[in-house]
Amino acid sequence: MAAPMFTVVVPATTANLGPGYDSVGMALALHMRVTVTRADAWRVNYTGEEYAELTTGEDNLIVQTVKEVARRYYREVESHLLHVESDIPLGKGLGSSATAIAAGIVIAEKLLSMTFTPVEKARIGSELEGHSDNVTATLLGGVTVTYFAGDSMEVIQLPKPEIGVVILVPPEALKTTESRGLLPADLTHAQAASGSASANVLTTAIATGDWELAGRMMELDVFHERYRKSLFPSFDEIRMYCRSLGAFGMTISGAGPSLFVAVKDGEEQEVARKLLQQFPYYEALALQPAGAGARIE
Ligand SMILES: Nc1ncnc2c1ncn2[C@@H]1O[C@H](COP(=O)(O)OP(=O)(O)OP(=O)(O)O)[C@@H](O)[C@H]1O
Ligand SMILES: N[C@@H](CCO)C(=O)O
Repeated sequence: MAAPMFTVVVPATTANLGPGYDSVGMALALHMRVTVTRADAWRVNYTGEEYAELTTGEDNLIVQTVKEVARRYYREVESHLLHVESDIPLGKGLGSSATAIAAGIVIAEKLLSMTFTPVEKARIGSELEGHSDNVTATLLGGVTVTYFAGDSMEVIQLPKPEIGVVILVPPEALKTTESRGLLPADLTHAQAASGSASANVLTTAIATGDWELAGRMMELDVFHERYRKSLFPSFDEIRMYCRSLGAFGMTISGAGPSLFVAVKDGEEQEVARKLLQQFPYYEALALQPAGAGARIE
Protein backbone atom coordinates (compact mmCIF):
# COMPACT_ATOMS: atom_id res chain seq x y z
CA MET A 1 0.00 0.00 0.00
CA ALA A 2 1.18 3.55 -0.77
CA ALA A 3 2.47 5.71 2.09
CA PRO A 4 0.23 8.49 3.47
CA MET A 5 0.93 11.82 1.73
CA PHE A 6 -0.46 14.35 4.21
CA THR A 7 -3.06 14.87 6.95
CA VAL A 8 -5.66 17.63 7.10
CA VAL A 9 -6.85 18.75 10.55
CA VAL A 10 -10.19 20.55 10.77
CA PRO A 11 -11.88 22.06 13.87
CA ALA A 12 -15.52 21.71 14.92
CA THR A 13 -17.55 24.92 15.10
CA THR A 14 -20.49 26.41 16.88
CA ALA A 15 -22.56 28.65 14.60
CA ASN A 16 -24.99 31.55 15.08
CA LEU A 17 -24.06 32.27 18.74
CA GLY A 18 -27.70 33.28 19.04
CA PRO A 19 -28.63 36.24 16.79
CA GLY A 20 -25.64 35.87 14.43
CA TYR A 21 -27.82 33.51 12.38
CA ASP A 22 -26.04 32.19 9.25
CA SER A 23 -23.28 34.76 9.82
CA VAL A 24 -21.25 34.22 13.01
CA GLY A 25 -19.22 31.07 13.76
CA MET A 26 -16.55 30.05 16.25
CA ALA A 27 -13.98 27.29 15.84
CA LEU A 28 -13.67 24.81 18.71
CA ALA A 29 -10.71 22.73 19.86
CA LEU A 30 -12.33 19.45 18.84
CA HIS A 31 -11.04 18.03 15.58
CA MET A 32 -11.41 15.78 12.56
CA ARG A 33 -8.23 14.43 10.94
CA VAL A 34 -8.18 13.20 7.33
CA THR A 35 -5.10 11.32 6.11
CA VAL A 36 -4.69 11.21 2.34
CA THR A 37 -3.02 8.35 0.45
CA ARG A 38 -2.80 7.73 -3.31
CA ALA A 39 -5.20 4.93 -4.43
CA ASP A 40 -6.74 3.47 -7.59
CA ALA A 41 -10.26 4.56 -6.65
CA TRP A 42 -11.79 7.07 -4.24
CA ARG A 43 -12.49 5.43 -0.89
CA VAL A 44 -13.12 6.82 2.60
CA ASN A 45 -12.40 4.84 5.78
CA TYR A 46 -13.95 6.09 9.01
CA THR A 47 -12.74 5.15 12.47
CA GLY A 48 -15.54 4.86 15.03
CA GLU A 49 -19.12 3.61 15.09
CA GLU A 50 -20.81 7.01 14.81
CA TYR A 51 -19.37 7.67 11.35
CA ALA A 52 -20.00 4.12 10.06
CA GLU A 53 -23.32 5.23 8.50
CA LEU A 54 -21.62 7.58 6.03
CA THR A 55 -21.03 6.72 2.40
CA THR A 56 -17.45 5.77 1.57
CA GLY A 57 -17.20 6.17 -2.21
CA GLU A 58 -17.46 8.98 -4.76
CA ASP A 59 -20.73 10.18 -3.20
CA ASN A 60 -19.02 10.98 0.11
CA LEU A 61 -19.19 14.70 0.99
CA ILE A 62 -15.40 15.10 1.37
CA VAL A 63 -14.76 13.39 -1.99
CA GLN A 64 -17.57 15.32 -3.69
CA THR A 65 -16.04 18.57 -2.44
CA VAL A 66 -12.55 17.68 -3.74
CA LYS A 67 -14.01 16.81 -7.15
CA GLU A 68 -16.23 19.90 -7.25
CA VAL A 69 -13.29 22.21 -6.53
CA ALA A 70 -11.32 20.53 -9.34
CA ARG A 71 -14.30 20.87 -11.70
CA ARG A 72 -14.69 24.58 -10.94
CA TYR A 73 -11.08 25.19 -11.98
CA TYR A 74 -11.26 22.88 -15.03
CA ARG A 75 -8.77 20.46 -13.46
CA GLU A 76 -8.59 16.67 -13.10
CA VAL A 77 -7.88 15.20 -9.68
CA GLU A 78 -6.55 11.66 -9.18
CA SER A 79 -8.30 9.28 -6.81
CA HIS A 80 -7.15 8.86 -3.21
CA LEU A 81 -7.91 6.93 -0.06
CA LEU A 82 -9.07 9.15 2.83
CA HIS A 83 -8.71 7.85 6.35
CA VAL A 84 -10.90 9.86 8.75
CA GLU A 85 -10.70 10.05 12.53
CA SER A 86 -13.07 12.48 14.21
CA ASP A 87 -13.91 13.60 17.73
CA ILE A 88 -16.75 15.75 16.36
CA PRO A 89 -20.27 14.46 17.04
CA LEU A 90 -22.02 13.78 13.70
CA GLY A 91 -25.13 15.81 12.87
CA LYS A 92 -25.26 17.35 16.35
CA GLY A 93 -24.87 21.08 15.59
CA LEU A 94 -21.07 21.20 15.74
CA GLY A 95 -20.58 21.80 12.04
CA SER A 96 -19.74 18.24 10.97
CA SER A 97 -20.86 18.86 7.37
CA ALA A 98 -18.81 22.06 7.27
CA THR A 99 -15.71 20.17 8.45
CA ALA A 100 -16.20 17.65 5.63
CA ILE A 101 -16.46 20.48 3.08
CA ALA A 102 -13.47 22.34 4.56
CA ALA A 103 -11.39 19.16 4.48
CA GLY A 104 -12.35 18.67 0.83
CA ILE A 105 -11.31 22.22 -0.08
CA VAL A 106 -7.93 21.92 1.66
CA ILE A 107 -7.28 18.48 0.11
CA ALA A 108 -8.17 19.80 -3.35
CA GLU A 109 -5.91 22.82 -2.87
CA LYS A 110 -2.99 20.51 -2.02
CA LEU A 111 -3.63 17.86 -4.69
CA LEU A 112 -4.11 20.49 -7.39
CA SER A 113 -1.12 22.57 -6.19
CA MET A 114 -3.34 25.65 -5.97
CA THR A 115 -3.43 28.45 -3.40
CA PHE A 116 -6.77 30.00 -2.47
CA THR A 117 -7.10 33.16 -0.40
CA PRO A 118 -9.05 32.75 2.86
CA VAL A 119 -12.04 34.56 1.30
CA GLU A 120 -11.94 32.33 -1.81
CA LYS A 121 -12.01 29.25 0.41
CA ALA A 122 -14.84 30.70 2.47
CA ARG A 123 -16.83 31.50 -0.68
CA ILE A 124 -16.42 27.99 -2.14
CA GLY A 125 -17.30 26.44 1.21
CA SER A 126 -20.34 28.68 1.66
CA GLU A 127 -21.63 27.89 -1.81
CA LEU A 128 -21.35 24.17 -1.11
CA GLU A 129 -22.75 24.34 2.44
CA GLY A 130 -25.49 26.84 1.49
CA HIS A 131 -24.65 29.24 4.29
CA SER A 132 -21.39 30.74 5.47
CA ASP A 133 -21.21 30.65 9.27
CA ASN A 134 -19.70 27.32 10.29
CA VAL A 135 -17.79 26.62 7.09
CA THR A 136 -15.92 29.96 7.31
CA ALA A 137 -15.11 29.42 11.00
CA THR A 138 -13.82 25.89 10.38
CA LEU A 139 -11.71 27.07 7.42
CA LEU A 140 -10.20 30.13 9.12
CA GLY A 141 -10.39 29.50 12.91
CA GLY A 142 -11.18 31.97 15.70
CA VAL A 143 -14.50 33.77 15.38
CA THR A 144 -15.70 34.65 11.88
CA VAL A 145 -18.39 37.13 10.89
CA THR A 146 -19.63 36.82 7.33
CA TYR A 147 -22.02 38.33 4.83
CA PHE A 148 -22.86 35.83 2.07
CA ALA A 149 -25.49 36.51 -0.57
CA GLY A 150 -25.29 35.57 -4.23
CA ASP A 151 -21.99 36.90 -5.56
CA SER A 152 -21.21 38.87 -2.46
CA MET A 153 -18.96 37.45 0.26
CA GLU A 154 -17.47 39.52 3.07
CA VAL A 155 -15.44 37.97 5.89
CA ILE A 156 -14.16 39.41 9.15
CA GLN A 157 -11.99 37.15 11.28
CA LEU A 158 -11.60 37.81 15.00
CA PRO A 159 -8.98 36.14 17.19
CA LYS A 160 -9.70 33.15 19.41
CA PRO A 161 -11.78 34.45 22.35
CA GLU A 162 -10.42 34.03 25.88
CA ILE A 163 -13.39 32.04 27.17
CA GLY A 164 -14.24 28.48 28.11
CA VAL A 165 -16.93 26.54 26.26
CA VAL A 166 -19.35 23.84 27.34
CA ILE A 167 -21.29 21.96 24.68
CA LEU A 168 -24.27 19.89 25.79
CA VAL A 169 -24.76 17.05 23.29
CA PRO A 170 -28.01 15.04 23.31
CA PRO A 171 -28.10 11.41 22.12
CA GLU A 172 -30.12 11.93 18.92
CA ALA A 173 -28.81 13.76 15.81
CA LEU A 174 -30.94 16.40 14.05
CA LYS A 175 -30.51 17.15 10.36
CA THR A 176 -29.80 20.82 9.67
CA THR A 177 -32.29 20.73 6.78
CA GLU A 178 -35.00 19.54 9.20
CA SER A 179 -34.12 22.22 11.77
CA ARG A 180 -34.13 24.94 9.09
CA GLY A 181 -37.52 23.71 7.95
CA LEU A 182 -38.98 24.86 11.30
CA LEU A 183 -38.20 28.52 10.58
CA PRO A 184 -40.78 31.00 9.26
CA ALA A 185 -40.48 32.40 5.73
CA ASP A 186 -40.79 35.99 6.98
CA LEU A 187 -40.25 38.14 10.06
CA THR A 188 -41.86 41.50 10.68
CA HIS A 189 -39.82 44.68 10.19
CA ALA A 190 -39.74 45.20 13.97
CA GLN A 191 -38.45 41.67 14.55
CA ALA A 192 -35.77 42.08 11.88
CA ALA A 193 -34.65 45.40 13.42
CA SER A 194 -34.45 43.81 16.86
CA GLY A 195 -32.50 40.80 15.51
CA SER A 196 -30.10 43.05 13.66
CA ALA A 197 -29.53 45.16 16.80
CA SER A 198 -28.74 42.17 19.03
CA ALA A 199 -26.44 40.70 16.35
CA ASN A 200 -24.62 44.04 15.98
CA VAL A 201 -24.02 44.29 19.73
CA LEU A 202 -23.08 40.58 19.89
CA THR A 203 -20.30 40.87 17.33
CA THR A 204 -19.01 44.19 18.66
CA ALA A 205 -18.93 42.77 22.18
CA ILE A 206 -17.01 39.71 20.95
CA ALA A 207 -14.58 41.96 19.06
CA THR A 208 -13.93 44.03 22.20
CA GLY A 209 -13.71 40.96 24.47
CA ASP A 210 -16.81 41.92 26.49
CA TRP A 211 -18.28 38.45 27.01
CA GLU A 212 -20.67 39.54 29.77
CA LEU A 213 -22.42 41.60 27.08
CA ALA A 214 -21.89 39.05 24.29
CA GLY A 215 -23.44 36.37 26.50
CA ARG A 216 -26.53 38.52 27.14
CA MET A 217 -26.90 39.14 23.39
CA MET A 218 -26.53 35.39 22.67
CA GLU A 219 -29.84 34.99 24.49
CA LEU A 220 -31.68 37.71 22.50
CA ASP A 221 -32.16 35.96 19.18
CA VAL A 222 -35.38 36.37 17.19
CA PHE A 223 -34.31 34.54 14.02
CA HIS A 224 -34.43 30.90 15.04
CA GLU A 225 -34.34 30.05 18.77
CA ARG A 226 -38.07 30.29 19.51
CA TYR A 227 -38.91 28.03 16.56
CA ARG A 228 -36.37 25.35 17.46
CA LYS A 229 -36.01 25.27 21.22
CA SER A 230 -38.98 22.99 21.90
CA LEU A 231 -36.94 20.19 20.29
CA PHE A 232 -34.29 20.43 22.98
CA PRO A 233 -35.32 18.99 26.37
CA SER A 234 -35.11 21.37 29.37
CA PHE A 235 -33.93 24.33 27.22
CA ASP A 236 -35.27 27.07 29.54
CA GLU A 237 -34.24 25.24 32.72
CA ILE A 238 -30.71 24.80 31.35
CA ARG A 239 -30.51 28.52 30.55
CA MET A 240 -31.63 29.45 34.07
CA TYR A 241 -29.18 26.99 35.61
CA CYS A 242 -26.32 28.32 33.45
CA ARG A 243 -27.10 31.82 34.75
CA SER A 244 -27.00 30.55 38.33
CA LEU A 245 -23.54 29.12 37.59
CA GLY A 246 -22.31 32.50 36.36
CA ALA A 247 -22.06 31.49 32.68
CA PHE A 248 -21.91 34.35 30.15
CA GLY A 249 -24.76 32.92 28.08
CA MET A 250 -26.36 29.82 26.60
CA THR A 251 -27.87 29.24 23.20
CA ILE A 252 -28.43 26.59 20.51
CA SER A 253 -25.22 25.38 18.83
CA GLY A 254 -25.73 25.77 15.07
CA ALA A 255 -29.04 24.26 14.05
CA GLY A 256 -29.01 22.08 17.18
CA PRO A 257 -29.56 19.72 18.83
CA SER A 258 -26.47 20.57 20.92
CA LEU A 259 -26.44 23.62 23.19
CA PHE A 260 -23.55 26.08 23.49
CA VAL A 261 -22.62 27.63 26.84
CA ALA A 262 -20.00 30.40 27.02
CA VAL A 263 -18.23 30.52 30.39
CA LYS A 264 -15.23 32.22 31.97
CA ASP A 265 -11.90 30.83 30.78
CA GLY A 266 -10.91 27.95 33.06
CA GLU A 267 -14.43 27.32 34.40
CA GLU A 268 -15.51 24.98 31.58
CA GLN A 269 -14.68 21.72 33.41
CA GLU A 270 -16.57 22.67 36.54
CA VAL A 271 -19.61 24.03 34.65
CA ALA A 272 -19.66 20.89 32.46
CA ARG A 273 -19.55 18.67 35.55
CA LYS A 274 -22.47 20.50 37.18
CA LEU A 275 -24.55 20.55 33.98
CA LEU A 276 -24.00 16.82 33.50
CA GLN A 277 -25.12 16.16 37.07
CA GLN A 278 -28.25 18.28 36.62
CA PHE A 279 -29.17 17.31 33.04
CA PRO A 280 -27.87 13.77 32.49
CA TYR A 281 -29.81 13.47 29.20
CA TYR A 282 -26.97 15.49 27.63
CA GLU A 283 -23.29 14.64 27.37
CA ALA A 284 -21.24 17.68 28.50
CA LEU A 285 -18.05 18.56 26.61
CA ALA A 286 -15.66 21.02 28.26
CA LEU A 287 -13.78 22.77 25.46
CA GLN A 288 -11.82 25.83 24.40
CA PRO A 289 -12.24 27.92 21.25
CA ALA A 290 -9.66 27.17 18.51
CA GLY A 291 -7.48 29.85 16.96
CA ALA A 292 -6.48 27.83 13.90
CA GLY A 293 -8.75 26.67 11.10
CA ALA A 294 -8.41 23.77 8.63
CA ARG A 295 -4.77 23.06 7.87
CA ILE A 296 -2.28 20.48 6.67
CA GLU A 297 -0.19 18.92 9.39
N1 LIG B 1 -16.79 13.67 8.15
C1 LIG B 1 -17.78 13.63 7.26
N2 LIG B 1 -17.61 13.01 6.09
C2 LIG B 1 -18.60 12.99 5.17
N3 LIG B 1 -19.82 13.51 5.34
C3 LIG B 1 -20.05 14.13 6.49
C4 LIG B 1 -19.06 14.23 7.51
N4 LIG B 1 -19.56 14.91 8.53
C5 LIG B 1 -20.83 15.23 8.19
N5 LIG B 1 -21.13 14.77 6.97
C6 LIG B 1 -22.42 14.91 6.27
O1 LIG B 1 -23.13 15.96 6.88
C7 LIG B 1 -24.35 15.48 7.48
C8 LIG B 1 -24.63 16.18 8.78
O2 LIG B 1 -24.81 17.53 8.47
P1 LIG B 1 -25.81 18.45 9.28
O3 LIG B 1 -25.70 19.80 8.67
O4 LIG B 1 -27.16 17.82 9.36
O5 LIG B 1 -25.22 18.45 10.76
P2 LIG B 1 -24.02 19.30 11.38
O6 LIG B 1 -23.19 19.86 10.26
O7 LIG B 1 -23.31 18.44 12.35
O8 LIG B 1 -24.81 20.42 12.17
P3 LIG B 1 -24.76 22.04 12.11
O9 LIG B 1 -24.70 22.43 10.66
O10 LIG B 1 -26.02 22.47 12.78
O11 LIG B 1 -23.56 22.46 12.86
C9 LIG B 1 -24.11 13.98 7.67
O12 LIG B 1 -25.32 13.26 7.69
C10 LIG B 1 -23.27 13.66 6.45
O13 LIG B 1 -24.07 13.53 5.29
N1 LIG C 1 -26.85 28.90 10.60
C1 LIG C 1 -27.14 27.50 10.45
C2 LIG C 1 -26.09 26.69 11.21
C3 LIG C 1 -26.23 25.22 10.97
O1 LIG C 1 -25.51 24.80 9.87
C4 LIG C 1 -28.53 27.23 11.02
O2 LIG C 1 -28.81 27.70 12.11
O3 LIG C 1 -29.33 26.55 10.35
